[in-house]
Amino acid sequence: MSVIYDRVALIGLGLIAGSMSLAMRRRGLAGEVTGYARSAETRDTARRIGLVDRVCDSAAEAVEGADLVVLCVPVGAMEAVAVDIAPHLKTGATLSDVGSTKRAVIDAVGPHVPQGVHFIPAHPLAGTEHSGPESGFAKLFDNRWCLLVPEGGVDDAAMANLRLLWEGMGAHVDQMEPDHHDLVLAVTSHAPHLIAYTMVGVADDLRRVTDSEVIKYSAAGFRDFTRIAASDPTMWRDVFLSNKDATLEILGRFTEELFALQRAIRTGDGDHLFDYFSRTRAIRRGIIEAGQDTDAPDFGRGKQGE
Ligand SMILES: NC(=O)c1ccc[n+]([C@@H]2O[C@H](COP(=O)([O-])OP(=O)(O)OC[C@H]3O[C@@H](n4cnc5c(N)ncnc54)[C@H](O)[C@@H]3O)[C@@H](O)[C@H]2O)c1
Ligand SMILES: O=C(O)C(=O)C[C@]1(C(=O)O)C=C[C@@H](O)C=C1
Repeated sequence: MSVIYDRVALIGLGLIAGSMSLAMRRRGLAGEVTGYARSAETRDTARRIGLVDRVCDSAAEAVEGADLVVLCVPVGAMEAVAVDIAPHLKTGATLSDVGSTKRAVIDAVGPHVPQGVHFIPAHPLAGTEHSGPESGFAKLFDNRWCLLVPEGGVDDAAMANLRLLWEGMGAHVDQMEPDHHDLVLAVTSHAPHLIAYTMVGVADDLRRVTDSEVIKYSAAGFRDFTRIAASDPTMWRDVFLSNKDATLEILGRFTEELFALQRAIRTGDGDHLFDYFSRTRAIRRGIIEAGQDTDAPDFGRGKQGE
């Protein structure tokens, strides 16, 4: 593949930025990748492992002359970064992000985007429970979706280039409206994470009662919950605070269904349980038949392993 952007700047040097840099390098998609992270320790690590071509000591320096700037920081930090870099963005550049929620990012960043800069929020639906500059890997986005989520009309050429970049990094690309994105992700990602955090918290409380048996004999299903519940606290705090309405709506529905299942167990209503589990099993089988099973051998584990 050939170079799509002469210069790409990544702000925030963690799992997603690191994976983007490695994925761009794999196919030669960017002439030069610059990077900036707030902590000196992260910048030093990024320099030591050669995560990007040039690590800068300020966000302004990193974005100077960049054709594409991608904000790869927790959602709650997006606005401060946007304010910091706005005066330094090149006219004609594209500004994007990878935040897990989109309405909040658009509202926080949008007002600071200078005239002549194309703002195209994005969200790669790929990640792991790991974070930081050493957690990235080039294959993270292979065969995963990346959603482009612009608000209103956006320059066709800018959109086409960003699409090409994500495709070059291995992803399938689709477009979605911001509010719809947040509702869909509340169902498929945000509420499931909260449920995993809760389940592991409950087990931890029990551990004090059963003296570590819960962990020692944890079955595969529970281990999967612990993997999810090991995800970065800052990132997920920001996700829930920035997608309140949709997450609370889905959790409300979840609670209703949970109560119905609880009642079925208490009253011995086996038919209810059997029918419910048959329905959910059919969903899983439908996903596999549609070729969307994401349990590829190294999915979500990458070089970090489990
Ligand atoms: N981890 C996932 O599974 C995943 C998947 C898709 C999207 N995302 C989204 O991508 C973004 C980054 O997530 P990540 O997993 O790469 O996180 P990460 O914790 O691995 O990396 C975040 C980086 O941002 C830096 N940072 C934090 N605040 C900053 C600030 N104010 N200025 C400059 N740098 C700052 C941190 O030092 C770190 O280098 C988040 O918005 C997250 O919601 C995460
Ligand atoms: O596999 C994981 O560890 C993830 O949680 C990745 C996951 C997801 O829920 O699918 C998490 C948050 C993102 O915004 C996108 C992807």
